[in-house]
Formats: sequence, C-alpha cells, structure tokens
Amino acid sequence: EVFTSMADLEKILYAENDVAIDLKRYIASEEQRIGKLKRIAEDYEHHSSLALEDVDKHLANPVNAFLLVKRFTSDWDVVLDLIRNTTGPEFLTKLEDTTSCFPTSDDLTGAASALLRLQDVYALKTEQIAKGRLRGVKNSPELSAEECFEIGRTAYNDADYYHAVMWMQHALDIERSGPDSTLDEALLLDYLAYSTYLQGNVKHALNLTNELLTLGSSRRQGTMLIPSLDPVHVRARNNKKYYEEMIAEEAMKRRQAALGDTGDVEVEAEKDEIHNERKLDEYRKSSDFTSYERLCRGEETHVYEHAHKLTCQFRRHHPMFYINPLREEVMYLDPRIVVFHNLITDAEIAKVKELAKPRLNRATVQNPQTGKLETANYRVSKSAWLKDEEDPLIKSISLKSAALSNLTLTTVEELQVLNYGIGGHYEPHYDFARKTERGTFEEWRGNRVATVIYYMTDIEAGGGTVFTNIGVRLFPEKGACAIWYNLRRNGEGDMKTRHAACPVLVGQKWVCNKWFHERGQEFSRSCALDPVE
Ligand SMILES: O=C(O)CCC(=O)C(=O)O
Ligand SMILES: [Fe+2]
Repeated sequence: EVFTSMADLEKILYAENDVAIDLKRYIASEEQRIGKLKRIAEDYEHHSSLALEDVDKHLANPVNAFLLVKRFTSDWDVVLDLIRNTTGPEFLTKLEDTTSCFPTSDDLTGAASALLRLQDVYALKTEQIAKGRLRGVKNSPELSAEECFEIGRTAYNDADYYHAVMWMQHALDIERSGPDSTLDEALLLDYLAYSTYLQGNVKHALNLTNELLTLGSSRRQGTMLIPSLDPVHVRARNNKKYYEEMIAEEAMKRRQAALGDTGDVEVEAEKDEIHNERKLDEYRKSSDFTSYERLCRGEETHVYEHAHKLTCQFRRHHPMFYINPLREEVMYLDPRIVVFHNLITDAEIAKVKELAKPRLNRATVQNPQTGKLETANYRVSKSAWLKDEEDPLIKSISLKSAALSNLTLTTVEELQVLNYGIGGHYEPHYDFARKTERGTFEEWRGNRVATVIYYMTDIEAGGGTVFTNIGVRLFPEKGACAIWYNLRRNGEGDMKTRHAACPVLVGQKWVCNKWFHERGQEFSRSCALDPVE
C-alpha cells in the first residue's frame, strides 16, 4: 500500500522519474534498430528499381547476379535478426524492478476514498476538489471527466451512491461543457441514472435514462454495437419501464389518497431538484463524530468558560530548561493540555524522519475484543517505532519528554513516528485502554498515563489534533510539542481526552509520540486523596 503515507508516495515520484529514463533508453534502442531496417529496405528499393529498368542488362553482369543472391542469403540473416532482436523482453524485466513499488488497484480505491473523506469532513464542493481549488494549492491539474467518473465508480462499487451521484454528475457537466472527450457517455448515464434512483429520485433517473436512450450507440466509445443489442441500452430500456411503472404507481396512490381526503383530484407537482443525502450510520450521526468533523473544519463546538484563565509563559522547572526555557501555552485546564513551542529543531526532525522512513508500516489499532493489532479505515497512516539505543537523538527525545512532563521513563513506550498519507487521519479515540479491554496493556507497565506528541511539519490545511468532548483544537506547528494526561489521578481513564487526528487536506503530516505508563510514576504523579479526582 502506498496511499497511506507520503513517504511511500514520494518513492513513486522517484520511480516515475526512473521509468521515464528507462522508457527513453528503450525507445532510443528501438529507434536505432528500426532505423537500420529502414536503411536496408531503402537499399532494396533502390537496387530493385534500378535493376527493373532493364532486367536483362542487369543480370547480364555476373557481379550483379552474385550480389543479388548474396543479399538474400547471408545478408538476409541480418534482416531477420534485426526483426527478431527487439529489446522488449529485456526492457520488461528491467521495468519490473523499477515498478515494484508502484501502486495497486487497492491504492487507487484508497486514494479515491481519501478524496471523498476530505470532501465530507471539510464540506468541499466536488468542483473544488476536481479543480484542486484548495487552500495553499497553486497550479493544480484539473480532473478530467473520465477521472471524475472513476472516482464516482469507486464510490458506486462501495454502495456509496451519495458520492457516486455527485462525481458522476460532475463528470457529465465537464463532458458536456468541454471539447470531445473519450468518456463513454452512455455508460456514465447508466451509472448516474441508477445511483440517482437509489438516492430516491425516480423521475430524475427516468429523465437520465431517456437521455441515454437517445444517445445511440455511436456515442459509445470503442463499441460498434447496434443500439438494440448494446447491453447498456438493453439495461436502460428495462430500467425505463421499471421507473415508469413506479412513477405511475406513485401517482395512482397519490390520486387515491387525495380522493379519500377531499374528493378532489389534486396531484402534487413533482419537485425538480435532485435529492441526494449522505447516508450516515449511527456512529457518524453521533455528537462525537459530528464534533470531530466540525472541529476539523475550524468551527467552534464548545464554549469554554475558563478560557480567560489560559496562560502563556516561560518554564524552567527542570535543569534542562534553565538556559533555554520551555515556551509553554496552556490550551485547557482539566484535563491539562499544554503546547510547548520550538522544542525540537529542524535538524532533529530531519534525523527522526530519516531513521523512520525505511521502516514505515501501516499503523494498526488494537481490536478491543481480541486484543490483536490490525489495520482499520479509521486510522490511515504509517508508523515506525524507534528505540533509544538506535541513535543518541532518540534517547535525547526520551529525556526531553521526561523532563518536560516530570514523568519517569521506567515504563515508557518506544518513540512512535507517524507519517500520514492522502487524507490520512485517525478518528476519535482514547489513548488509554478501557476497563473492558484491560489486559490489552501489559500489567507490568499499567495504562497510558500521558501522551507527548511532537509535530514535525507545518501543514497548509487540515491535519489538526482535536479533542471532541471539550472542543479543543491543536494546530500542527513544526517543532512544537503537546502533552496531556490520559488518566485522572485515581487511575481512571479521563473521558475528556477523547481526541482525533483530522484528515490532512493539503500538506505533509509527520508526528512522533511518547506514551508514558502508570508504573514508575508513583513519586512523579501520585494519586489524589480524593478518590473521584
Ligand atoms: O496525529 C495526531 O494528531 C494524533 C495522533 C494520535 O492521536 C495517536 O497516534 O494516538
Ligand atoms: Fe491518540
């Protein structure tokens, strides 16, 4: 999979460059080969035209006769060799190496659904995405009718008719407004009509189907079918009948209902606009999820009554920060969420990325039932784990994390480095393990008491960390670090720490985090006397 991290997509960019060089080399060697053949053919043409002017005279010269025989015996092998020895198979083997990291059809589906996710979370119009009109983006290519159709088809195959209608409609708009394209318009109308119907617009589906039927097969790319035999047309004719029957039945029902009420026949006028509603499951309708989407969009979801108590200050609570103090910004009081600005340098960031890059793997989540690690659509990124022993820098990040948090490293996890891909995100979750899934964390270290997260990139748009229960949003800022406690002082998980990583809209997102655990913090974060605190 490559769409889940920018680091892997970067590899494809380099591979594309290599492929271009390979292809050019192949073309040059083939051109050379064909060039030789061309010269021989011209030579033959020249000889024969001269000879044919006076055949008797030409053959009368025994030298000519000898040369003629030679040309088609020993010389002829050269021609056959030139025809046989194409460099194609050799080139194919070479290409296999270069393209081993190329994306698969799963990547294409993943990348298309990432665009749809961005569209939903950031409430973007189809046209905005198709034209690359996104914050901070310059000179974006525009998606063609075919490409929009492709995205629509991905949605359709996923039974997501809401997006299928939007993208296919947009494909149709582009197709009809621009010069001739290679899009199979009948096929597009076929998909669009059916998706429109499934979204509850029978009349509109019928109109689209009628349009399809008037197109004729000549509009169908690459097919020379007679309309009556074209499978798209056959299906369309059946659908047309079905839609008409449905509309008639509906009208009949309405007429009967109207008669029942008043005795008058009053058929309500059909609405013309298309009805297209996003179908959300129970979770996606929940306040948790809507709050996530709204916070990602930059909307205010909560009024914070203690906002006036939030502070910014220098901190020198540890010898490590005596000379270069921490620049602390308090974002929330309970739970305490703070951001430290300018904490790691660009050189340190570059080194962490360099160490992590070759080891990135799709980030996993713990299945609460089985306790097993698995990949999930709600967490799309790649991660690598780095040990203190690997590099003095990794060790120094651990020491810095301990110093700023006042926690001990006894049971801390290794450094997790995360790189997000196209629309990469992590839906609302807790970093601690719930009671029901206790035991998924090893007893010897206890639950995750605190999260320290370092932001290693600035992001043009999207990609924030949002707290859905308290309405806090942290903007990634290169070199900054955020820290919060996941557990209350009585050891219970703090439900107010529910948080998420918003999908990256424009830019690259790299973060790394240290998770501190309970054991070993007995003297650094003691429990409170009040059991509910
Ligand atoms: O990347 C982020 O902003 C948050 C990541 C996160 O919450 C996690 O990895 O647990
Ligand atoms: Fe998290």
